[in-house]
Amino acid sequence: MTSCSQTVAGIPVVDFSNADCLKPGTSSWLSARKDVCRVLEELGCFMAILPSKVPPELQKTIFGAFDELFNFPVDTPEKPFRAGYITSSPAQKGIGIMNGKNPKETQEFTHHFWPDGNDQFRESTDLYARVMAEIDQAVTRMVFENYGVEKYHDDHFQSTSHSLRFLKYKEPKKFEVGVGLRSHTDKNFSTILHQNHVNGLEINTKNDEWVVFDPLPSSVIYIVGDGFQVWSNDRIRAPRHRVTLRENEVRCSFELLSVNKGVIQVPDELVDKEHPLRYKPLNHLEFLGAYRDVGETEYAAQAYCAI
Ligand SMILES: O=C(O)CCC(=O)C(=O)O
Ligand SMILES: [Fe+2]
Repeated sequence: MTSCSQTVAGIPVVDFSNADCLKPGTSSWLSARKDVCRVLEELGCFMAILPSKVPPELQKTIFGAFDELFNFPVDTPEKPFRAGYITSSPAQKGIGIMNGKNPKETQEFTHHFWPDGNDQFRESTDLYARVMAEIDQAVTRMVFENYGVEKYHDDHFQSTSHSLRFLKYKEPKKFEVGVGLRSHTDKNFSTILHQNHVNGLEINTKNDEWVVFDPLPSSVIYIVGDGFQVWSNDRIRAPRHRVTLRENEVRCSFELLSVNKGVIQVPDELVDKEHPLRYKPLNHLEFLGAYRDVGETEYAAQAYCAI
């Protein structure tokens, strides 16, 4: 069988070690689905363990390239940088690949920074993007199934685009606690994040407590964004989270962000007496555009499209 319902410091854990967990219809899938849906309704995030998909060598290659990656000038007149570039806080630098699942784009990205090539980085990035997108596909499918609307899932996933973002935080001054990123909810549909050995990501729980994401080996965290909350008509909520820098080391993370290229609409099946319709249809890209410069906001979708 599968998964467990363990928690690590208040963050629920779902174990996808068994490859069958990602095969719809198997008993492992059904059992993981139960856990995923329960923890998403409870907290809006969970730690996913993926030993065969996120081996330690992969993590080493990616984070090993961060220093070089962030030391190169990103954008020079001779070499303008075309890919996404978003930094949401003075303590953080971020570089992105718009369509992280497209090997051509990771190739161009790699070439921009390493004109002589860096196959290890490029291959690792491709692999991570594939693995994280696979998790995103499985998790969203599990949720759609759970609410009896799996018939919408193929269309949903086809209109989802995935971007990759590499983030590096400044080391805090000795003996000081630094703000890496202020409290916010993610505006995208979902975020899957992997970090180096330096903790700092904190999630706000229902009791208004901040719990630290302290990852088990080979794990990522899945975080529901405003887009997913809107789609679910508030059955699932985007958790507030922030980054606090307490360790005198450089924190690095990277994330796969999913965005709906079309209009997010609450399925009729998710509207009933107990759950009256809460949101107008949401053009996701327009919404993201409206909040581009206000990265650290909470529950932006409520302000933007609540009924
Ligand atoms: O670096 C992290 O752990 C969190 C990043 C984050 O919350 C974001 O980019 O929205
Ligand atoms: Fe975030």
